[in-house]
Amino acid sequence: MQLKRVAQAKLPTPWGTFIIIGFEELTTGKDHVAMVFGDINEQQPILTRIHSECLTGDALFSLRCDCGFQLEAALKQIAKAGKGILLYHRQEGRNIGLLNKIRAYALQDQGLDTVEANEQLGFAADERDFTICADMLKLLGVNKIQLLTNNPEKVKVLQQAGITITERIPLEVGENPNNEHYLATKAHKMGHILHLHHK
Ligand SMILES: Nc1nc2c(ncn2[C@@H]2O[C@H](COP(=O)(O)OP(=O)(O)OP(=O)(O)O)[C@@H](O)[C@H]2O)c(=O)[nH]1
Ligand SMILES: [Zn+2]
Repeated sequence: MQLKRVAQAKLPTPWGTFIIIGFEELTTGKDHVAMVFGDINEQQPILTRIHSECLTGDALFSLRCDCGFQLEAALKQIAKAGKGILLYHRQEGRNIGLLNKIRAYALQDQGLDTVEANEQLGFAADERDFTICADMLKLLGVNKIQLLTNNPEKVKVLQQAGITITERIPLEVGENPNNEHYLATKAHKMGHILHLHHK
């Protein structure tokens, strides 16, 4: 176990009142949160979204990616289902950090794709560690989920970490002319399952 559970409180949103639960990584002190809706301690699989931190998309309205749209759609879908979990996984920029993501964006402005930009900066295409997400689920007492994602890697790593995934549910929202190349690269180079309209 890489985390401890630290604090929780009510968190009203436009779509209903969630409970926000804060976790801390034992070795680094890095914090993560879960947004929990309804009764998750039932036997049925729980609708779950793993959302990777994206300051630009989540808070600053960036159209370079689909993150802000996915965040809102996932919270709405969970509230509508009456129960579910959104894990806000604080590994910004596929875990290269905000400043390196801005460096990667600058390289993409010069013509590199999102994978090539990471590599040029000395990183793997995706540096995230989803075992932290499995640990959050375990601390919430949840081991059977339906996962909202287009990324088969998330399904694989969570299953390896002991979480049962009964279903992968696509979350395809926010495609626009600014992110069409980014989404196409995710589909072609990173194995994401996407049905793109622009290309
Ligand atoms: N390094 C880097 N990170 C990016 C870039 N664009 C978005 N991100 C980060 O990518 C993460 C989101 O990952 P995505 O690949 O969009 O989606 P995913 O989480 O793997 O898959 P889904 O579950 O289908 O959304 C967030 O942490 C973003 O900050 C980029 O060009 N470079
Ligand atoms: Zn983003």
